Amino acid sequence: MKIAIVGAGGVGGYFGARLAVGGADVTFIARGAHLQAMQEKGLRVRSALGDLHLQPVKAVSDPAGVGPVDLVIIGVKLWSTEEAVEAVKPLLGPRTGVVSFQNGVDAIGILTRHLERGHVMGGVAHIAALIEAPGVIRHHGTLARLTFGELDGSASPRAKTFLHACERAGIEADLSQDIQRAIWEKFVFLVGLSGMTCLTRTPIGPIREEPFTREVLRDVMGEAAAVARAKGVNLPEDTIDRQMQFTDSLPRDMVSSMLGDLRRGNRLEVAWLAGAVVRLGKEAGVPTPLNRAIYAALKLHANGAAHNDG
Ligand SMILES: NC(=O)C1=CN([C@@H]2O[C@H](COP(=O)(O)OP(=O)(O)OC[C@H]3O[C@@H](n4cnc5c(N)ncnc54)[C@H](OP(=O)(O)O)[C@@H]3O)[C@@H](O)[C@H]2O)C=CC1
Ligand SMILES: CC(C)(CO)C(=O)C(=O)O
Repeated sequence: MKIAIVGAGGVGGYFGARLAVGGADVTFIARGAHLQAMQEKGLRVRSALGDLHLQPVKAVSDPAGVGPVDLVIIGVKLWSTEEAVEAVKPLLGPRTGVVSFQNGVDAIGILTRHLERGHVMGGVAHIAALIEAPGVIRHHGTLARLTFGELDGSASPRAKTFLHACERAGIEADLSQDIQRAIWEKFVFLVGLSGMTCLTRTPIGPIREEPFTREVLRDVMGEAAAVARAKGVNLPEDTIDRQMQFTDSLPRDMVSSMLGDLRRGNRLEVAWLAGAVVRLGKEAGVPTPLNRAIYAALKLHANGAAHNDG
């Protein structure tokens, strides 16, 4: 399977490297020092699931020379999505799938505004990974799962081919018949995890153990679920219980990637997490006071340490 990955960071770099080792023909569309390091020294993944060193790597800045592929994976941060879509266009053939594994619930809307709907698929990544140094991806913990699917729920040939590519690469993967629901379920969970870990600057352990912060965590997730239902997403009744159970299964010292970004003074995706709950809640007439407060507390840091006065 011919796969192009736009954005070779934590998500794109980790899963792309595994897919390439598993036999897929993977090209990374990357830039800057990370691209240069991949071209010169290959791509390294450091992971409890097995280190790997992909050398040589197909990595380019300009997608024009790559030609049509079977699948494009979008692995950029959400503020780069529109720019990434431009990089996708030269990679499209008539049946190419384009799947975003970004967080939040906005990616499919952005992709369908810029590309023909038939190209667009949906995806969710469960992993904690980042670029540790140019050319090096660090995977924290052992969670590394992809869920993806067609917007109409069909088991299309391209979706099945990607599932097989994941299986050959040893990647835990699910082909979902209701990818919107899977995207919103992760959103509900992550709005809670990212909001509460960033607000308290604390890993999940103490937040879930202290009854008061646990209750607030649950309510933060509850606002996101209420917005989902108001928008017609078919979330099961027990969504919050299941997301709390999942939260209880995480390592005690687990933080959200957004807290990692906050600590490092990086830009934050908060506009697409708590901010999206507020924005979509307003549209649907659902009150979201907790996410409003979280968004207010983090918005001043959203452009990174270099851009705030604090
Ligand atoms: N990291 C994780 O563990 C998880 C992340 N996610 C989601 O996945 C998405 C990606 O996150 P993550 O992997 O952490 O991001 P990273 O910042 O690690 O990687 C993104 C990479 O894409 C590059 N990039 C941005 N725009 C372009 C472009 N137009 N062309 C080529 N390269 C580009 C960036 O370069 P530059 O630095 O120069 O901008 C960077 O190297 C986010 O939405 C995130 O929420 C989901 C689950 C887990
Ligand atoms: C919680 C986690 C690590 C799960 O994939 C995540 O997506 C994030 O923190 O951004």
